[in-house]
Amino acid sequence: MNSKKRILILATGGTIASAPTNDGLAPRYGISQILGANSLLHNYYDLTMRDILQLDSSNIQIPEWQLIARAIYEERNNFAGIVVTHGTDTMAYTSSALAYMLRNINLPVVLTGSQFPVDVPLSDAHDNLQTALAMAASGVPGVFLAFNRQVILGTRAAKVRTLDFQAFESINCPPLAKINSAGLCFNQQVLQSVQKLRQANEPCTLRLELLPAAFLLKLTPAFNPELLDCLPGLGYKAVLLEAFGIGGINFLHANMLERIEKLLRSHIAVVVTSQCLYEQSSLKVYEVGRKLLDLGAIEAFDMVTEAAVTKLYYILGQAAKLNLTGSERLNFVRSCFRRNLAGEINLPPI
Ligand SMILES: NC(=O)C[C@H](N)C(=O)O
Repeated sequence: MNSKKRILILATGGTIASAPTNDGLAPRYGISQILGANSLLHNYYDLTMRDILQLDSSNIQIPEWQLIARAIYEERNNFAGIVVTHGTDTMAYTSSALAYMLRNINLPVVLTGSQFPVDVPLSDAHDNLQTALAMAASGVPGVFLAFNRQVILGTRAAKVRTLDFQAFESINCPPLAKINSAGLCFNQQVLQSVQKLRQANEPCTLRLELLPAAFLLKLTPAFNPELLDCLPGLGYKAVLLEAFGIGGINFLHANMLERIEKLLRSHIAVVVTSQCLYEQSSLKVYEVGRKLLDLGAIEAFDMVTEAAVTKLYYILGQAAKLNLTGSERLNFVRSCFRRNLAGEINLPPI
């Protein structure tokens, strides 16, 4: 009997698959060439490999998320786990989007890639593939990102370094697992939170509808708030505002609050997060934040920006599917955004 776990690897490109070209590094290798350099892995896992895209991840957007999500959904009952190789630059957006699109997924889905192409002697590709495969064989369902011997929840990852092999960090949540000489070691608290989110008796649902109608604005001193007036005309239905510190926004000089009030009157959702990578926003603390809360802004608390933007795309997609418009859509965004869908948010007690 074959005791090796059946794992599917879906390749999408990225540096891990890249080779030098006259125009710079570009994805050229398929998964068999990537893994060829690391064929010992076949001794431990029963691997099925498939090339579904060959893109630098800067070119990965909603149609590609939908293609990856569908491929995972269709194979979810045929394998013990699925690894997706992907470029690092937008991997945290993809891992968050997949976590929302594949709610209640019944197997581990693990994204990985590398900072250095696979055929370079010092590449981190082999190491990352090993971690991803170990997680894919772990039996823990969910969407994860494996990098530099760590496994991070898909909705907690951010790319924080351009060159270092520690390219990703788990933001406001410890990594789910780390590799050491005892093997894949889970953080029990994070593991329990992942298990609690999953409704074991509910089937996995594939939700492909995403609407990229959320605008991300990083506030700077002396920002001209007139720009906000253009957003409804351009089709935006939500603004994610990266405010100062714990959640401050200026009401002196050019008054941001007036413009935000106007947006809310047009039923554009305004979600406020912090420009700081670590710890949570709390609009209640300062006068410059509380005014926003009074207007009806939604707080993102400890969410990482990648997970917040994709959550808005996801919620707006579901609202469009339900034909919600105006205040109904705004109320829908408000109530969905406050829910912890895939480990992305830690809500403070009310
Ligand atoms: N390290 C990488 O994979 C970067 C590459 N530009 C990508 O995201 O596809």
